Amino acid sequence: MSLLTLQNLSVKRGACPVIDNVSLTLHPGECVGLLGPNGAGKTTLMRAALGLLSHEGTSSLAQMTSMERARACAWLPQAREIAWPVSVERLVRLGRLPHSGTKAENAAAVADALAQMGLEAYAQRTATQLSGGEQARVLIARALAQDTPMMMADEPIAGLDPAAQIATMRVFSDLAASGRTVLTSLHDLGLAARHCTRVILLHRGAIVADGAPVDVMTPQNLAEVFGILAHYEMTDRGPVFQTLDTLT
Ligand SMILES: Nc1ncnc2c1ncn2[C@@H]1O[C@H](COP(=O)(O)OP(=O)(O)OP(=O)(O)O)[C@@H](O)[C@H]1O
Repeated sequence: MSLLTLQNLSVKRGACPVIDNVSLTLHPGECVGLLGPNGAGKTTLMRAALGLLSHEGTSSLAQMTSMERARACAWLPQAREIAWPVSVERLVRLGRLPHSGTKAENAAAVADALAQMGLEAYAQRTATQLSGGEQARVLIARALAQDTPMMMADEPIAGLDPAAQIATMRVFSDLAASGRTVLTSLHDLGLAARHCTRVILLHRGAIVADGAPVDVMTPQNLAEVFGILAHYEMTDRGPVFQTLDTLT
C-alpha cells in the first residue's frame, strides 16, 4: 500500500516547467529525503503533490478531500509563521483539528508530540515569544500531533541547532520505522545520508536519481547536480558525509 503516488506530475510557471513529468511512489516505512539545489523544485513538488498548486498528471493525495488529506498527511511548510500569541500547548492542539478524538485522546497526542520535540517545559509559554528554532520545533510538534500515516516537511531542520537537527531527524526516522511515511526536503546532505532510508535527487524539476543514499549521493551525481566535491564514507558509526569544495 502506498500513501503517495505521483504519475507524470508537471507544474508549469508560465510556459516553463518547474516540475517536469515526475512519477514516484512512497511506501510505509520509508523516510525519504528530497534533495536538490535551490530552485530545483522541491517545494513545488510537495505543494503540487498535496493539491495546493495546479498541476498536470495525478497525485493520490491531491485527489482526496481536504479532510481525508488532513487525516492522511501532515504538512510542515517552509515558512514558520505563528500568527497568534497562543500557548505552545494550544498551538500544538490545533494539529488535532482533523480528528474527532476524545479530550483524553487529544491531550495524550499533544503531550506525546511535545515530548517527542523536547518541549514539555514550554507547554505554557506564549508561542510567539519563543526563539526561531524553538518556534520551528513547536510547529513540528503540531504536525506530529496530527498523527497521520504520512508526514511531509519542507526543510524542517533549517535554523535548528545541531542537537535539535539530529533529534528531529531521529523523530522522522522513528516515525518511518513505526510504519509511517516521511517525505522531507533537506539541504543537509550529511543528515540525509545518516537518517533517510531513501533519497530522491531533484534537478531542474526532474528526478535524477532515487534510491538508497549511498547509491544516489555518488561523486558524479553530486558534481552534476550540486557542483560539489564531497567525501562519503561508511564507518562503524554510520555514513559520514562532508562537502569539501565547489567544482566551479
Ligand atoms: N510563483 C512563482 N512564479 C514563478 N516562478 C516560481 C514561483 N514559485 C517558484 N518558482 C520557481 O520555480 C522554481 C522551483 O522553486 P521551488 O521553490 O520549488 O524550489 P526549491 O527546490 O524548493 O528551492 P529552495 O531549496 O531554494 O527552497 C524556482 O526556479 C522558482 O524561482
